[in-house]
Amino acid sequence: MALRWLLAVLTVLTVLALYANEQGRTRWLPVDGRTPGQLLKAVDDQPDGGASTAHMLKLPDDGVAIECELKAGFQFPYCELQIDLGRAGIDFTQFSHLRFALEAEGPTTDGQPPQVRVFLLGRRVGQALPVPPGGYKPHEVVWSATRAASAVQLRPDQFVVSSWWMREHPERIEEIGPKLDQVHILSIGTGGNAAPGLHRIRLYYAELVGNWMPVGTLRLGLLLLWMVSLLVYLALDARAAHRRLRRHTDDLEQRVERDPLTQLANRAGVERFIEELRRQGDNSYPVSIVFLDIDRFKDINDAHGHAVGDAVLVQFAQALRHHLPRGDLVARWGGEEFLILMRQTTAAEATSAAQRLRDRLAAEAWPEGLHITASWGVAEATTPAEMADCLQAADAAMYRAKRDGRDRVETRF
Ligand SMILES: Nc1nc2c(ncn2[C@@H]2O[C@H](COP(=O)(O)OP(=O)(O)OP(=O)(O)O)[C@@H](O)[C@H]2O)c(=O)[nH]1
Repeated sequence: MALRWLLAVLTVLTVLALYANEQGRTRWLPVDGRTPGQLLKAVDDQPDGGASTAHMLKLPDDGVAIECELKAGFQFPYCELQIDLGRAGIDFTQFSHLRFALEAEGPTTDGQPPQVRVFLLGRRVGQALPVPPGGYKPHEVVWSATRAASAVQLRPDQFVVSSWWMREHPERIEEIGPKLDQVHILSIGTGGNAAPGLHRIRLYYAELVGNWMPVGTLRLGLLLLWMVSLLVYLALDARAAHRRLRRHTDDLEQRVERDPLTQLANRAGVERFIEELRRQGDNSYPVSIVFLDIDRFKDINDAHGHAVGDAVLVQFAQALRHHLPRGDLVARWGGEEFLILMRQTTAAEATSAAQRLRDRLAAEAWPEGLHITASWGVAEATTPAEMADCLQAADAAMYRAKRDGRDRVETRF
């Protein structure tokens, strides 16, 4: 039952978490160069040997722009708006999209709308910091700017490693393919069909957006939640089963050691008690044993029936238990025979206790107005080794009491 509840709760939690992460709050990070730690600059092709010039403008509505005079003479003239994302770089794989709005205009070689090229420059595998200029691994997306007049969304997996860079860098096997977990520079610039002349690129905003929690992290968290919950459940369940078993065993042990009619200990209970005394050592000694046997019990059965006999046995047992301290063991030895084990009690003390009990039993109101008496035998053991002998001596003393007229206490001193 508890397992069903746990599975139901975990399932609901999992579905809610996945749904909330997909549909609920999003995480976003501006990458427009105006956030502290980021830097904006206009870059042209002069360091590569070109002659183009680019400079940056602030737009009245908070955006930025570059104005660029592309000059022929260099094989691939270009200019771009470069955003330095800071020394630590940004893990683009933790976001679902790079979102921005821009406009591009300028002459083209093919008469088509101008292309825009977005670069993500990332750190290579094992590359030391700081990365020298030109040492980054470039990833790019190129598209026609007509589609860029409004907001554009690019997924990290849409970026490919620039083919010219691949040619220049025969890759180690682990470097093949995109690596966007530490991007240091985002740049937006002219594309392949740019013709010499004046080009403008306006950037209104740029930001990274993602789920509130990266999907991989969320899945790992949920997996851990399931595993930990099930392990805790299994541990608790095993402990509960162990406790049930122990209770059951205790219960069985008690039944085995108890007389069903009087609920007193039986012989097995006496043996266990003696064993415990032995374990406790000398502290319990001297121990006295009192053996007692109800007088002429057969006559009660014969005269009043077995049920009355049983009622007498039960009342007799209760009276013994009631009048003796809890630390003493009161047991039914068999039939109408009873036994009392008294710790730290001498034979003299046990004899006095037996006499007091005898008086109290005589004063009891018995079924059918019966007058119940018993014969008592007392003996003392001073060490655990004497217990067996003590038991026999108490039994013998009880028989002496029978023989000498019943309703009396005999002691072996
Ligand atoms: N009602 C009832 N009788 C029992 C039970 N166990 C033993 N008895 C009876 O107890 C009687 C014991 O009788 P005896 O051993 O002859 O001893 P007694 O009649 O008590 O005579 P003395 O011991 O010599 O005084 C027998 O009749 C048994 O049947 C029991 O659980 N219930």
